[in-house]
Amino acid sequence: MFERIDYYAGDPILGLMEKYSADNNPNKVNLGIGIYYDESGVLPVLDCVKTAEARIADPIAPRPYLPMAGLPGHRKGCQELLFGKGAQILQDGLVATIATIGGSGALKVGAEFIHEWFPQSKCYVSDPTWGNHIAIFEGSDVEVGKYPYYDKANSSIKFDEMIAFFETLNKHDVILLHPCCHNPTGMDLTQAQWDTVLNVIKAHELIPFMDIAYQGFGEDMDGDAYAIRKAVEMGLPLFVSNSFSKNLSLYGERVGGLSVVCPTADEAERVFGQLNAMVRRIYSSPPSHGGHVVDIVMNDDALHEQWVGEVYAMRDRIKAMRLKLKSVLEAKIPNRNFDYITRQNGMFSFTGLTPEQVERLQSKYGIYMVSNSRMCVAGLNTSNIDYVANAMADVLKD
Ligand SMILES: Cc1[nH+]cc(COP(=O)(O)O)c(/C=N/[C@@H](CC(=O)O)C(=O)O)c1O
Repeated sequence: MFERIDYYAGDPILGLMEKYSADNNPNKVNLGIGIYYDESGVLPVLDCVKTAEARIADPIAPRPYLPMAGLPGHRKGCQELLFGKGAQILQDGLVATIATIGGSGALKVGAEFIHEWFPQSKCYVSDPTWGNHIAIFEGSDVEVGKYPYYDKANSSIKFDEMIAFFETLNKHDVILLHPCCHNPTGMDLTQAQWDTVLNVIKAHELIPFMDIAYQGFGEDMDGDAYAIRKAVEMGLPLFVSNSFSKNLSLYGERVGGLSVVCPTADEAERVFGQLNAMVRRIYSSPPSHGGHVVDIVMNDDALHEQWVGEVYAMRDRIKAMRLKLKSVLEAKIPNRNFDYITRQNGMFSFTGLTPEQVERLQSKYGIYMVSNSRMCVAGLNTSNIDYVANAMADVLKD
């Protein structure tokens, strides 16, 4: 009966985790999945989360279903993080926000919404992008195309080509954008470039869908939301999916949000209702535990301030690793330019290694990067960075 079902080839990112775990190499280094590891190579529990967990645990309360849209405090936390505390659009009730099962859940509900209410719209993703962007939208029967983004030869952004491409799109076509910390390239637009992109989106009545999964890891909480807030300032309709997996280090708790900025409060009410209906028919309601942690951390001023400091400490450690890796590689291969490593933002660096070189890093050194040459810089620390740099220098000589 199920013999015609295709075998699953596995996920290029999550599948690496399994291979890494099974590798007995004592020197193995995980630079694959986008997870922040601290200087000791450990996935941290943030102090602000420990405090929030203590409040939840004492006393342990019953665990009823959450509302389909999640806890109001979780939703409020998403809105204030993305749009700024006291933002006029929040006071005017123009934003429909639901808590979701991570950023992935936000993208899924958003894709379903586009499929149902904008059936003619295609979704365009950057070339390259996070692979699951394509899978999620295609899985919701939204046709996906790619827009020019990364120039591998020059480790730069194909900005003019990207703009020219946007100008060929149809009204209400969706453009999936990374407001900061582009995955997998780490190459971000400048504020002036964002202004140009948003003006083209406005002129052609396109729908911007901004997926922000690393807020705080680029510049800072507000700077990383520049594109989001500029779109709001320009009066654009806007979808925003956000994830707390990385900046709250709550990967397995599956906490995120989907926000839709609407022209009127009535439209926001309509959208909010349909998002609820969509949640009900996909997964009914979001996770309780993570939702309570988000609610507490985002709405307690002292904890929120502590959280921001903890995120910036993670950000700064990653930046330090970028500087160190660049200097070590420059010393080993003086005739090669490694400026890209410190020009890139957030967790990832697109190293430009060939698939064969990536494979040799893995087989010979037990160093795991995604096959497209993406390196999660957060997997580096002072104990393994020389080993990684030596190994990269070795395979780059091939
Ligand atoms: C851009 C982006 N958006 C959404 C997500 C999903 O986040 P979540 O809240 O966990 O559902 C991830 C996860 N990226 C890392 C992990 C993964 O592939 O699932 C990664 O790129 O390694 C992203 O990199």
